[in-house]
Amino acid sequence: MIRFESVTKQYPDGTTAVDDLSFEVAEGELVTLVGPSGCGKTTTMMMVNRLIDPTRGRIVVDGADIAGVDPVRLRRRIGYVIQQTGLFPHRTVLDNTATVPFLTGWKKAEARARAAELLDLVGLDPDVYGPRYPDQLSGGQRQRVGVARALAADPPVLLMDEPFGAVDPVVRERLQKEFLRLQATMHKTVLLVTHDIEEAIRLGDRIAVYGAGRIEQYDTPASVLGAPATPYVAEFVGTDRTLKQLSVTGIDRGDLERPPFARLGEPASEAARRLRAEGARWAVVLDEDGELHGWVGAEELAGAGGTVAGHARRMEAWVPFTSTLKAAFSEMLKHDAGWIAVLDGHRFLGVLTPTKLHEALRRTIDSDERGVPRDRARVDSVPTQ
Ligand SMILES: Nc1ncnc2c1ncn2[C@@H]1O[C@H](COP(=O)(O)OP(=O)(O)OP(=O)(O)O)[C@@H](O)[C@H]1O
Repeated sequence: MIRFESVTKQYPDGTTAVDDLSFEVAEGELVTLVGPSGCGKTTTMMMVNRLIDPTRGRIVVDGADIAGVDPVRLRRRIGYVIQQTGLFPHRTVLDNTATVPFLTGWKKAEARARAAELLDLVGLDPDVYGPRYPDQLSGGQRQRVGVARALAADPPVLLMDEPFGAVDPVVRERLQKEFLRLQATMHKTVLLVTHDIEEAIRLGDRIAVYGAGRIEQYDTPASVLGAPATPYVAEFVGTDRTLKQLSVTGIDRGDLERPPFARLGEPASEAARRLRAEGARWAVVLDEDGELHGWVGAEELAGAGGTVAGHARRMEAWVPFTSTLKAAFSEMLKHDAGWIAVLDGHRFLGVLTPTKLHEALRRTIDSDERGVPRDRARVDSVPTQ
């Protein structure tokens, strides 16, 4: 969707901001550009909508070399969100959001109706916030209006320059989450500039790590964290990258344990006998379709009548199989649980224990230190006590 081919930008004073840059962003992909101040991220981004033209090389958007595309027409297909949001102070929030539809000749009422829809989409009630002026909003709300405005013409491409930079960390995280939720339905092709490696990891399908004027590594978050291409990248992503890695490492089926289980409709006495024979203190309770219902303690079943259903407790601590290890770990902490269930849809796959989480974490450290691919690294079981 966006392709840089050996692009160099030299400013008139001789500064080379970007040096022989080549990379490609696929349609629907969210790519984060991350690096220290002055390394050329903003210059890269502004060349995509021709606010800046390259000195050498070419940039292809949607199959066309943009050097031959009229900048105004190009920008209609490319939404642009900047840190200071660039809202017009004397226009209401609703009219700010409707700016592009106004400019492209929509009828006023239609443009405003579209703007109201978009405000709603980014979590601002149009009846409450639409009539306000930008200085009557909080920083986070202004940032949301900036995103809504960039989406107004439904552009296939979005450029975002530190879009969540001007707000405190708590609001920032909320905006990031909201944006990811939106992106999961919109599938825009997004280039997002940040100097925060955490943000780059959290948001990016792929990350371009910049050194001065060049990309040092262009890869998925898991690869950038797990196998930094150069010492510079390793230092930039930080020494605590093993912990960050938890947030990009998925659950491995091999890490799941299958604890003893009982069926909801099974007589309690039968289940008690089976658990005793297996020496189990508790069991996962599944319904007739293999879906997770909850759990039951062996002691509660001992000498009890009726079916397992009468004694089972609901299980709150569970995560979908598609979760990251970090999500699994935080669910475990939240419920103060010794293990959590892992589900595929409603189907019960197994449980993840702290020991197995620890093993998964050790594996990532192991593969980092020895340069062994993570899926082939093995560690012995680690006792919990
Ligand atoms: N108009 C200009 N004239 C001369 N040099 C410029 C101009 N704009 C940017 N530069 C220089 O080009 C280099 C790259 O700047 P750019 O704004 O692309 O970096 P950045 O990575 O986005 O930085 P930041 O994170 O601080 O925004 C810097 O050395 C900067 O000083």
